[in-house]
Amino acid sequence: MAFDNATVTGSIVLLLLSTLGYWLYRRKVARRKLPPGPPCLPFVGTLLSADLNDFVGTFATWAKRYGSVFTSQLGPFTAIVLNDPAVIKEAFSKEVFIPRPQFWSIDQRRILNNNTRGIVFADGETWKEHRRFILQTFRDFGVGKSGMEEKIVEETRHFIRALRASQSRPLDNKVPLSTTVANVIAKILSGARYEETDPIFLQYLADVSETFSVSLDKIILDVFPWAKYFPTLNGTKTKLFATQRRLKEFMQAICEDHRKNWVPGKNEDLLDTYLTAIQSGQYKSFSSTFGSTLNGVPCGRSLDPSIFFSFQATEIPLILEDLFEAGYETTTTTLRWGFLMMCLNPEVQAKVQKELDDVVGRDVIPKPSDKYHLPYFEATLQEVHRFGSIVPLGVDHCAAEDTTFAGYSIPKGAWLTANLRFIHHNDAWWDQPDKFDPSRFLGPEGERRAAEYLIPFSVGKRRCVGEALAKAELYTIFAGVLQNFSLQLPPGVTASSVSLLPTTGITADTKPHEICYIPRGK
Ligand code: HEM
Repeated sequence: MAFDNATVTGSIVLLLLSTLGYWLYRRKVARRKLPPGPPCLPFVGTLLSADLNDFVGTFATWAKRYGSVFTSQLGPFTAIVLNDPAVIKEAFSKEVFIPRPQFWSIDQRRILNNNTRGIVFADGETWKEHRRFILQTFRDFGVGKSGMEEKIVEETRHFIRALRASQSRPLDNKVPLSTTVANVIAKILSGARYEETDPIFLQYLADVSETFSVSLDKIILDVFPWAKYFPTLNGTKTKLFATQRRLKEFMQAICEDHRKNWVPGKNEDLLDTYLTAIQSGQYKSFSSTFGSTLNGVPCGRSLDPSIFFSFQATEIPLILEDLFEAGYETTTTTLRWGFLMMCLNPEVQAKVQKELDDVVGRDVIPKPSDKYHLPYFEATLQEVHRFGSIVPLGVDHCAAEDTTFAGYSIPKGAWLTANLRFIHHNDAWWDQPDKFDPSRFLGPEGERRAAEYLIPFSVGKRRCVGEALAKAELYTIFAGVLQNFSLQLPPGVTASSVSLLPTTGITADTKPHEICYIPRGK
């Protein structure tokens, strides 16, 4: 039987149309059960209605329109955005929402790093065991206790010296503050300390900042990975790979150096504790990576390999990289907001300084474990967290399987985004949210009040691993600077000319600015 061309073409068109119709119908039925959201177009989803340079602003607008949970379709990815602290607490306490989404740039990083995923983007047993190990090690080291705090005081003194050297002239604190915070985390992770002028260290810090930045090209590559074949994206890809490679080399060099020079029994930093765990022989997979001896000491292979199987030495460099990145950029950015807000709110600055003077004096830099009674100072730090909201959309989680939540169907693989900045700046939970006012965290007698809706470190099973360390750093560095200096905008710069719009990225920094650090008289 012969068919003419018109019949064949007509049949193909009909087949394609009915397939498309069926796909659209299935999609509509599926979307009916999803949380509401802006109109969703085939292929691009809701991307065309979003400001791709400002997802934080777009998600805030949509949260106002669609309520506590909405859906945003980012090309093939379904993002469920959570806009209420109670909803986030409920979602992030669920086992089914523990995993992280995997997308193109994260995949490239995994491939570059011997198929490992670090800690921030790890899942399953690997994530659980490393997270437990890191938290335990931080606790053993006394993070948030006095031993660790001494290291922070030492770095704060370096920072104060750098500020004094500016001789009250306008200074952008980005580099000296970054090196201060990075040196605290470096000490804890590997015992190292870097000079503020070390070019390799400065390049490393610049690379970390680069990984936290978001650009249209990066969004396109993550949402439509096939776009990597577009020559126009070659520049972005090359830069991304070069940055990732330098970060890897930096961490691998530290790990290798540590391994070579490690002496059994030394447990002074996180790498030491990992090496001790490997050398103990409890973990078969450790010894297979390092060979049967580690620095001349035989590694046992006798114990059950199914226990802690994921502690492969090859995981460690990327875990270090994650801790370094998550730990340094966030804390630096929070402090930058804090110092800028002191310039813009001199009455708050004066009150903090008076409290510090009255309770601590100026000769000792306070540490959290000193347990001074500093309610206004502590409320100011909380207000800095709220105002800065420096991880504006948290770190995405994703659904391990099809499930239901808040009365909606959530498909396997859907991302869950915590709209933290929206919550911290919403009048449903805060009186005059755009005003910087530490007293909102104080009761009528000036006593500290529970901050139920303040969740800068997120909540639940993946809550920030470095919260105790970050809080200790913020406390000591902020106090040390305000004890020693009055912070002012440079001459000629008015408060009204300072932009309070955050930068766009995974972390939300202040716009570039300078501050005069004027030594306080005795
Ligand atoms: C002011 C400082 C900081 C802020 C605001 C902050 C905030 C956050 C947030 C919002 C998350 C996402 C939690 C989630 O997935 O629900 C997170 C995760 C994480 N943070 Fe922090 N962080 C800070 C400092 C630190 C420090 C100092 C470290 C390292 C020592 C650190 C290490 C991590 C790690 C490893 C994760 C991933 C945890 C996991 O996936 O299980 N952070 N942080």
